[in-house]
Amino acid sequence: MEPLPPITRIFGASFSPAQESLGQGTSDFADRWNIVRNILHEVTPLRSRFGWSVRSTIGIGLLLLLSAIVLLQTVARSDPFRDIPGPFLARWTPLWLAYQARRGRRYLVVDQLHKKHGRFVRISPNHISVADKDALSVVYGQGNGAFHKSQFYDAFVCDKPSIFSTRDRHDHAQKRRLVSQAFSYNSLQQCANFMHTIVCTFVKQLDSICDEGKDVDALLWFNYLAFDVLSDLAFGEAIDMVANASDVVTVEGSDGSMTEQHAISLVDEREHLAAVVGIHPAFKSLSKFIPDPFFIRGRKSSDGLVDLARRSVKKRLASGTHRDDILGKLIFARTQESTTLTSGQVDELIAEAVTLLIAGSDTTSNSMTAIIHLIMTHPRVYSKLLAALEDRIDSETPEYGDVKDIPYLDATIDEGLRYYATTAIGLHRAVPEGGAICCGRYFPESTEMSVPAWTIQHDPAIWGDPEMFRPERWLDSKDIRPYLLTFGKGPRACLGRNLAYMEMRLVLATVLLRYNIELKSDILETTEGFMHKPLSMMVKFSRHPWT
Ligand code: HEM
Repeated sequence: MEPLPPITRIFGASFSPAQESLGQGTSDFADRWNIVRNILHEVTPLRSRFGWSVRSTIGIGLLLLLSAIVLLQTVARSDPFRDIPGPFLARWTPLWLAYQARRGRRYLVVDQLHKKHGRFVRISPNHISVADKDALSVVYGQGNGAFHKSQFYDAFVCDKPSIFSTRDRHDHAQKRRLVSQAFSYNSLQQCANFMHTIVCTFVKQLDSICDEGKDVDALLWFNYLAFDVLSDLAFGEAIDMVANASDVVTVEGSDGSMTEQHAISLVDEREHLAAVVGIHPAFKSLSKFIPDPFFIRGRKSSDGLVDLARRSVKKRLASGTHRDDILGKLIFARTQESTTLTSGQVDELIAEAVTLLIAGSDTTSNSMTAIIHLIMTHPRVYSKLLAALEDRIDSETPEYGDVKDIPYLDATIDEGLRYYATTAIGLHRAVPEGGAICCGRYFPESTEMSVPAWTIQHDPAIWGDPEMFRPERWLDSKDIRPYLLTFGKGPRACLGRNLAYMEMRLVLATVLLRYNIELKSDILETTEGFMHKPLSMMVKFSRHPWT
């Protein structure tokens, strides 16, 4: 074998004429192979001798460590929130908060952090949680300098932003003007009649369950009911879950294919996914590469919900009928300028329909389930409420007019919403241009901030005895109402609040008057997606002897 040329020559050759000759297409394979061989030949003995490489490795390692320390110190010194306490990881990465959200325990962990550290807690590098009632008017206030929804809400966007997910103030004001007509007094009166019809079907179904003497998951039945009410209001057709005793719905894919899906899990999984990936803008795209079933299911559910809404929207458009519900109002507003809708406008309608399904269905059923659980585990409240209902209602299936003005019923609902906290996490907002002062401290523009709803609703400084389930507090004082955060606050507060109260009053009064409810467990297991939700509530319903 020919002696190998010294390595310097090989390098020399590769950067000078020899490189040119290689670059010019000297395709001689043997030449190239020689070069590689020479490199290997020279480098291997150097590596094995270690002399220089150990010293350099240690040197480079120390240099890198030193640079990292200096970099971290510089970053830390310029960090505007360096003095705000919080978990170590949360200071450096949004993954900590995403992990807590993924576990469904974010509201509890944040509450414990506030108990330990006080008013301000850093829960992500750019997110400060403020547990102080005085922060509410700043973070969720109106007018000039109002905070806007943060990028967290981009995770809730389905193709097009909806009234709930849009972050643009102007776009939101326009959408809100339009959608709020569907929640006007007149619209809700129409809805009350329809709600009564669904509740009558609901009662028929529960009567049969009583006759069979079976235990049932009451959460599931409240879910069916809330979906039926909502789908009628939003789409103009009930999905008929109560009548079918099932949440299976037929959905249409973007390719026109029809599949059957469980609507309740679509909402649950989609909402939980958004609450996790919303924590950082990169998470939504990155989650596509994570083979965790949570993300895979969440994405599928998201598509499933869009498909469900698409089917209803297309059906309505094809029918050409006008009905005075939310969808009707949204279609009417768009057909003012042209009779045919563009595909972009149809996508907008679908996005609104998905939002309404998510915002209005399981929020109400989760709340009703938790309130019933609280009532049944507090015999004093139960007896007092039953007496108040019997005093005012003499029908087996009351109408809305019978239940709309029973102070102890309303007080029990409010106390249930406070104690259980359907909205338990702090709703994300972003500090506007120019920064803002909150509770005596300056926060620069774009800082994400939130006021943790659970913590405020369990703050002894506001409620005195927050761990007591005591509806009377709502009759004794009006000053506490601003601290009930269940429906949000300010310009982005819940649009369906009156509808939700209507449904809760009617359903709770009907169920409590008609049935004896035997809870199968005194403990209500819950989890958290975007909202706080019970996992199930097994009960035995039996007819009251006097009905
Ligand atoms: C007990 C039941 C309900 C609870 C606890 C609840 C809670 C909330 C909360 C906390 C927000 C504000 C979210 C945020 O700022 O991020 C909200 C917004 C909204 N809710 Fe509800 N909601 C309930 C029922 C309903 C119902 C029945 C509807 C009717 C379809 C509805 C429609 C909406 C809409 C459209 C928004 C967006 C408002 C906007 O951004 O302008 N909600 N809800």
